[in-house]
Amino acid sequence: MDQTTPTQIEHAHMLFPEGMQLECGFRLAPVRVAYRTYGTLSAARDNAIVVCHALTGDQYLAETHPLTGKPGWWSRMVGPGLPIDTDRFFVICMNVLGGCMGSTGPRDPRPDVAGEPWGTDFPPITIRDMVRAQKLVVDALGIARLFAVVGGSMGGMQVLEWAATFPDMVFAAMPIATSPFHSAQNIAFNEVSRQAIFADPDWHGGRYWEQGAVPARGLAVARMMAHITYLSEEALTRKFGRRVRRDPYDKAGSLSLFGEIFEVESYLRHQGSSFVRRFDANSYLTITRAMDYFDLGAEHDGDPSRPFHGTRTRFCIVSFTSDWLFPTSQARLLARALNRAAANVSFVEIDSDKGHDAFLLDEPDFDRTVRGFLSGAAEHARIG
Ligand SMILES: CC(=O)SCCNC(=O)CCNC(=O)[C@H](O)C(C)(C)COP(=O)(O)OP(=O)(O)OC[C@H]1O[C@@H](n2cnc3c(N)ncnc32)[C@H](O)[C@@H]1OP(=O)(O)O
Ligand SMILES: N[C@@H](CCO)C(=O)O
Repeated sequence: MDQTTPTQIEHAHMLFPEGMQLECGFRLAPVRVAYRTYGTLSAARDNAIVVCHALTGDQYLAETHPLTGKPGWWSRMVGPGLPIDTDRFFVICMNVLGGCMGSTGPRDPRPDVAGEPWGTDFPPITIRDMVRAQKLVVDALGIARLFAVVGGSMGGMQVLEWAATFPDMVFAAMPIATSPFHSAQNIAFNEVSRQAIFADPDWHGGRYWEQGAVPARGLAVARMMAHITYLSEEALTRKFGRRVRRDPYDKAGSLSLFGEIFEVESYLRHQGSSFVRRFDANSYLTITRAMDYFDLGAEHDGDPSRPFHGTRTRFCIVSFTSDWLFPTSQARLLARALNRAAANVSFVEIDSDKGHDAFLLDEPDFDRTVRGFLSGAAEHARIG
């Protein structure tokens, strides 16, 4: 594991000194958005795709990650000749507002108190705020209309918010493994994660920098619990079954209570500890809250179709059969809402036993769906 710490990295970014008005009413200034691009912007500036990352992703989409040294989270999807073909499209990926990989977030110095980070005083962020911050970058790049916006999970929420808030800017939209609102079950999972962080003695009311420690134990437990929801029973069984790591009987012949007995325990601990090395607890709180607040119908008497009335964006909704976090039933609600809005919408349910994270893994049917939808839309948009 690379020993680089998140704060040691200089991320490519744009700085907007005027900042932006947040949905909560707070004016956040300055605003910094860290981003990466792949491919070449066409002379007509008509081939741009914004890819939106999920809860713990970041802008390092299709290159070696500077912290982990691993390939970017969608390296198998984005690149020359790949389903999101950078020989053809110009891909932009931005770290979300509130994140911890270079965009303005709780770890940044607050402008009003010298030498202090925002911590838990960082203003609440919504998915729309994230998208409006991304639009600052898209505008600055001189792109008047995006060919497409694509993303999974919380990235899918941003896709929907892009299409709802800036309908004339989005030609094609691909919301993957997502929902028109964050469900009660998902808010509940997020709350368990947050409580795990709060229960850590190193949490210190969110001012953990004062102690020179981070709430590593709580953040790791939060990730361990959340990671189970990203998989499926079949995926966990296939990976580990009931395999044991060590003999559960100690030298005295008693069954052990403690330690990593089963492989799956060891795996989850590994997921938890590696997460702590790349993520900030206050960002985790900010971003999980943004997901919880997401509800396309909230300002429309609960009707998620209303933001899309009159839309000309063409949509392709994707869900996975074994995703129990954002199940197909929620994707269907989205499809029905878009149908009621008379949108141009297709809906693909991919047969997969890999759970919610299937969108990050090798699923040939999914790859074909992404490639097919973008190629078809590009023909209609008359791109290259
Ligand atoms: C979507 C976005 O916007 S970006 C966010 C996506 N990235 C993440 O979520 C990062 C963490 N998540 C993961 O790694 C996810 O499981 C995935 C979906 C990205 C990858 O899935 P898979 O390829 O199936 O990997 P898997 O879940 O098996 O994890 C492999 C890791 O577990 C470790 N592991 C496997 N078995 C064990 C075990 N018995 N004990 C301990 N560690 C184990 C491997 O060594 C490997 O570690 P490494 O990642 O440090 O190299
Ligand atoms: N595992 C991914 C997807 C979660 O929705 C992440 O951590 O961002």
